[in-house]
Amino acid sequence: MVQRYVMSIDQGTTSTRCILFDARGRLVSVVQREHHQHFPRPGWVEHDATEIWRNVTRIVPDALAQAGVGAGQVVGLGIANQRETTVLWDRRTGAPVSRAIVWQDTRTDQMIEYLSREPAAKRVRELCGLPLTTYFSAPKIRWLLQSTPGLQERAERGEVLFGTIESWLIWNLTGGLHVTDVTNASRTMLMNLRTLSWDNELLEFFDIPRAMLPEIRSSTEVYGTTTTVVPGIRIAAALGDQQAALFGQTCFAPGEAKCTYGTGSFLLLNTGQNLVLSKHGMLTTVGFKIGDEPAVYALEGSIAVTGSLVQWFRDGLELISSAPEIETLARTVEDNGGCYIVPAFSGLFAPHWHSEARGVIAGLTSYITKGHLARAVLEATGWQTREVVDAMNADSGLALSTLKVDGGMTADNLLMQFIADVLDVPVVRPMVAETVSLGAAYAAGLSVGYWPDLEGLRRNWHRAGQWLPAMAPSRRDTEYAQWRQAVELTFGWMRPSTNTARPPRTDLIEVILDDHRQIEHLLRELRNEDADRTSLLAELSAVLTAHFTATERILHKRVGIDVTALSEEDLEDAVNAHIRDEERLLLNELRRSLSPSDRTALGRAFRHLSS
Ligand SMILES: Nc1ncnc2c1ncn2[C@@H]1O[C@H](COP(=O)(O)OP(=O)(O)O)[C@@H](O)[C@H]1O
Ligand SMILES: O=P(O)(O)OC[C@H](O)CO
Repeated sequence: MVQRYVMSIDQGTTSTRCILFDARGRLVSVVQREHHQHFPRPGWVEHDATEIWRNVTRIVPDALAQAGVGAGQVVGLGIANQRETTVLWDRRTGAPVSRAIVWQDTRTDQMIEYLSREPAAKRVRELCGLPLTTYFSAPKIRWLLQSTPGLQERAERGEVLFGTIESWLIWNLTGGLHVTDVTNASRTMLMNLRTLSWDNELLEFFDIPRAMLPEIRSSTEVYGTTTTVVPGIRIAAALGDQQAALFGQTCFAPGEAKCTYGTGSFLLLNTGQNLVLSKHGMLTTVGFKIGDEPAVYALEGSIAVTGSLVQWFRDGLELISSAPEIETLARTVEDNGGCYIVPAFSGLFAPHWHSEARGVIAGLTSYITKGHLARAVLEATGWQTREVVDAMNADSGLALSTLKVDGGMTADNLLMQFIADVLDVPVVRPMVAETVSLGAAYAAGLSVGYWPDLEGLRRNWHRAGQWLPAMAPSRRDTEYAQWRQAVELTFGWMRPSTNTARPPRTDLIEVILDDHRQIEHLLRELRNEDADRTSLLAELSAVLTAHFTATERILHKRVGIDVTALSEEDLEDAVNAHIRDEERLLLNELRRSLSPSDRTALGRAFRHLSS
């Protein structure tokens, strides 16, 4: 009898894997390729979507060749992908309009700051389950539409399309099918979690044209058939990679949870058909949706930096030459020597959601060696997990009893033991560590009837490793308190008032936004009863007069606020209305109408008058 297999593509942050699985969920072949990480400015992270596609065109035939399998033996393909990462491409040529903006990228932090002051901002979380931060796709789309002249209009005409990576790959594999699955759509900030469709209020809030969005489908269904690379394979499932890991760990029932330790780490708890809105900094997201069945929701604790801290230790500090060496180095010392590393490289994600936070190394003394630093690197992953589990327990009202883990970092025994110690629960790892790929394969196999039901898949789960808690409670409590103290130190690092190192900006939009933030800062200070009001009022008056003069002379727009004639309260109202109108209407108009060189020239002139 001809053997049949399921194929999965796991398009991750650092690499893309193609794996063939047999009916018992065993790996038959694995091919992997890394792609470049682009860091063009501090806080910016980009991928070349064309390079990712090219890698897919290579690994798919290679995985078949390695196993000696023909396309006809593949019952279906499941795709799992890094989530949120935003690709915009031309509908006609299929070419990306720019590099993809990666989920870790923080360039939209200022945009988030002003959007969060909009009255409608409080609706965002209610509608899509996500906090308003740089992490998700909508601000990234907004940024691309604003920063490229003419792109907004082209998007409105449906000439430019948006997709997360699975959408981009399906488009290319099928020669033009524009779809996404609910799990990926739930990470855009544009999907209504209850209706599972694009939400008008959210589209309006982010000013994103509906015409550029893909059709939302379930996670397991046949979307289409490949027409290129290896033609004739049914694309039968797509899930965000962390949801795929939830599926691969067979967390099918409410109350089951897993944490995947890769570049970042992501703890997901299945909450069934119950959509739980977190009060403690978790996200609400779609876990999976099998065909026509109702969606299964999940609570998620996303940690931005875990494995990537090990990479930084290796590539940035060059203290080790391979990731596994971190464990050897950490074992050269007994403990962390009082040193803590809080890796807020992309701000802090769950449960804090501080976009302006930046990393710290705390507790340094001359006693500290690179061994202690290595321990602090690994412990950072443990403590971040602890914070997320505490928040998850508080939201669900239940105490997690075991943690199922997977991902590259689970090869580290010292780390796994530390996680069991700080959580005070057993940590278990399954036989198949490639849980993301397995989950995508399970979903595809289920979709085409290769596997009959979820119970059959559960039987494939076998424990390969277990770590039991062994830390004394008093030590755990003391060290956790120190960790939390170190976390506090990261907050507020990038606020405009403390960021003196940055050169003055010249882009007109940024210059105006900087002025607005300074004005708001002064208004806030005035509310402080202990402040020196006389000098603050004088400063505010000078800043406002200069800003309004620049607005009238450079933008030829009458402001009509008499700074000297209004009471303090009326002045505050009038200034807030001015800021709101300008940011909502005028700045968008300027973004559309001005060329980059005009924006720089006018920005310089504006700054000259307003400072
Ligand atoms: N033995 C180890 N100890 C600690 N971290 C490790 C170890 N091996 C790999 N890593 C980290 O795990 C990450 C790779 O895991 P993987 O699951 O492949 O990530 P992703 O899917 O996000 O690309 C890297 O960031 C690497 O630094
Ligand atoms: O590609 P990974 O494994 O780093 O996962 C990235 C997440 O999907 C980001 O939300």
